[in-house]
Amino acid sequence: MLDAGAPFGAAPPSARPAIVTRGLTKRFRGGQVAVDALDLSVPRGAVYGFLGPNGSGKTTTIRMLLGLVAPTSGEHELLGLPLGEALPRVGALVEGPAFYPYLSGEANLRRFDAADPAAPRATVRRRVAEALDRVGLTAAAAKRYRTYSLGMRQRLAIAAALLGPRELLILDEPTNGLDPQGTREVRSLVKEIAAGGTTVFVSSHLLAEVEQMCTHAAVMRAGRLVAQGSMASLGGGQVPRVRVRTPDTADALRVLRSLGLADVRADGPEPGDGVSAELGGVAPERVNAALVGEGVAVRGFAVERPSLEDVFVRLTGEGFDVDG
Ligand SMILES: Nc1ncnc2c1ncn2[C@@H]1O[C@H](COP(=O)(O)OP(=O)(O)OP(=O)(O)O)[C@@H](O)[C@H]1O
Repeated sequence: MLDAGAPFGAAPPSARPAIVTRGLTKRFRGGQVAVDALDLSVPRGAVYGFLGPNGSGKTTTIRMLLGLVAPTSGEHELLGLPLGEALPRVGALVEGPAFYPYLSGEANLRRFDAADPAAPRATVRRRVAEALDRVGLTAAAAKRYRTYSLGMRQRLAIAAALLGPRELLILDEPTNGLDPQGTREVRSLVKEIAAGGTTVFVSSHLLAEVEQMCTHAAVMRAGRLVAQGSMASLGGGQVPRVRVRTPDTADALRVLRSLGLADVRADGPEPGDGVSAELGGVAPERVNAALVGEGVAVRGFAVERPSLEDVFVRLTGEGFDVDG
C-alpha cells in the first residue's frame, strides 16, 4: 500500500515498486473518462500484464505513465523517481517507431538514436550492436528493413526501446498485428528481457498471451481497475480438481479420502454421477492407480484446471480473445 505521508512512501527509490499510480484519471474533452482513479502497483522484476478489452483505457494509461499526456488528476511514479529522472531508464514501445524500409535494421536504429538528444553520441555503435544482439537481430543487422518479417520488425521496434540500459520496459500491445510466428518471437523476447532483470509492463487484450508471458496482471474494464496481483492470486480460490466418473461412488469417495485429498464429494445423487476432489499436491496418476487398485470401475478421469478466463470474464463482463 502507498504511504500516507510522502506521496509514494518513504522507502529508498530502489526499494519502491517499478510503477505506482494513485488515483490516476484521464477525462478527455467532451467528458469521457478514459481512465478512472487507477491505483496500480507493479513490483520490480515482474512481467506485468495490463489486460483489458479494446477501449478499456490501456493506451491512455501508458501515455500518462510516460508523460505523453497529462492526467486530469492523480499521480504516478516510475522506479521511485521523479518522471524526468526515471524516463532515461525506461524503454517504451507505444506507437511503433516509423522505420525506413530501404535502410538496414542497424541504420534505422542509428537514426532513431540520433533523434534522442539525451543519447550519448560516442557510444552509439556499441549501444546499437547491443540492442540488436538483445533482440536476436545481429545476423540481420545489415539487411534492409523491408525484407524483415513481421516478428523481426517488432523485435527491431523493441530494440529501439533498448538503446540504453533500461530498468523498466513499457510495451503497448507488442504482438498486435503479428502472425503466430512473430507473436511467439515477441513473447519469448519479453521473457528473456525480464530474465535479465528488467521489469516489463505489457498491455494486451489477449488473455492467453498474458497467461503465458506474465507473472502478474491487472484487469481493466471501462477505465477502471477491476483486479490486480500475481497470476496465482488472480486465479485464487480455484484449485485443480480431479473428477472421476464411476458407478462405485462410495468406494471412490473412500479411496480419495484415504489419499488425503480435500473437499471430496459426490457430484450428484445418482450412482454414476461420479465424484470429485481437490487434487492438492497428489499426482493424478497416483489417484487413478489407487482407484483401480481398489477395484473402482473408472469410466472417466479428468483433472480440471482453474480457468483464468472464467475469472476475467466475470470481472470484465466481456469475453476475451483467448486464441492469441
Ligand atoms: N484523444 C482522445 N480523445 C477522446 N477520447 C479518447 C482519446 N483517446 C482515447 N479516447 C477514448 O478513451 C477510451 C480508452 O481508450 P484507450 O485507447 O486508452 O483504450 P485501450 O484499452 O488502449 O484500447 P485499444 O486497445 O483499442 O487502444 C476509449 O473509449 C477511447 O475512445
